[in-house]
Amino acid sequence: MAPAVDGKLTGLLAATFTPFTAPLISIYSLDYPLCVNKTCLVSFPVNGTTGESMSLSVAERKVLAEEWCLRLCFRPQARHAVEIGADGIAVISPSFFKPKTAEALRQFLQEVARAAPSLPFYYYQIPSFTGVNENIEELIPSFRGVKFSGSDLLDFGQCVSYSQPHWSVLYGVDEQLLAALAMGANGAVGSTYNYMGCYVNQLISAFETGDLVKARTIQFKIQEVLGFDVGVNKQLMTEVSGLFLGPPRLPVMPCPPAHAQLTGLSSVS
Ligand SMILES: CC(=O)N[C@H](C=O)[C@@H](O)[C@H](O)[C@H](O)CO
Ligand SMILES: CC(=O)C(=O)O
Repeated sequence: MAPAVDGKLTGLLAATFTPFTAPLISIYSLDYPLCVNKTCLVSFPVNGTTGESMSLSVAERKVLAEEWCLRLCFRPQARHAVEIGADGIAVISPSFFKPKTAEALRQFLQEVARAAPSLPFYYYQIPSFTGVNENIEELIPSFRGVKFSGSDLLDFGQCVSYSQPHWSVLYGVDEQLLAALAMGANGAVGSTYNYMGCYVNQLISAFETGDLVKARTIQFKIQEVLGFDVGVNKQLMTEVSGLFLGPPRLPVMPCPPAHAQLTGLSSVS
């Protein structure tokens, strides 16, 4: 995948964890971007699934976004994102009051986009969490792409097929990235890229040079160690990075030191 051109998102994006000193956010642990940056990644979605944003208050989400923007020294809740100089917003469907029609979802997304019309807008489709399966939204002037975290590759293929040249179609099931690359993904957003980014970049390079045997070998090894929830993932990141990220918030359960997964992980790194 080529580097970003005209702000288009490509390559790997590591969705950030949120460090907690229960019950508070530990902003001091946010030096982790500097560490993660060594894994050659340049974009860091904040306040996503991996970051347990649904377990944070609005005030906490704002502090987190501000701190990340400050610490990463890049111009990294919509109106607030404009104020703090974020690079874009990614919006998920409401999941309690689920939109019952595509039109209801469209109107919801349009309303959020209107609060930050100058920022690139991404639709974050994650049906396993939201239960909402509607497809990408093209009736928003600031629309710039989709982060697709479903496992349905037919649906994903349709997203790629109907996307415009200036949109980024990013894939979010790390276990089957290779298949999404074959479908035409421009890049990927995932939790595991925090600690496996360099390794997954090798998968992407192998795919791009046509070495599918190597690409599959890497993907299959990754499949052996993945398939876990945010708590396990956070523990893995803690162990691999040596950073203090604290426990997750309930109802995500804390995970005891994940030595089994780490053994598997060392075989892919
Ligand atoms: C549900 C969830 O958190 N999905 C992430 C991206 O959206 C993925 O990066 C997964 O964490 C990853 O594929 C491991 O299962
Ligand atoms: C993986 C991702 O995009 C998230 O944590 O929200």
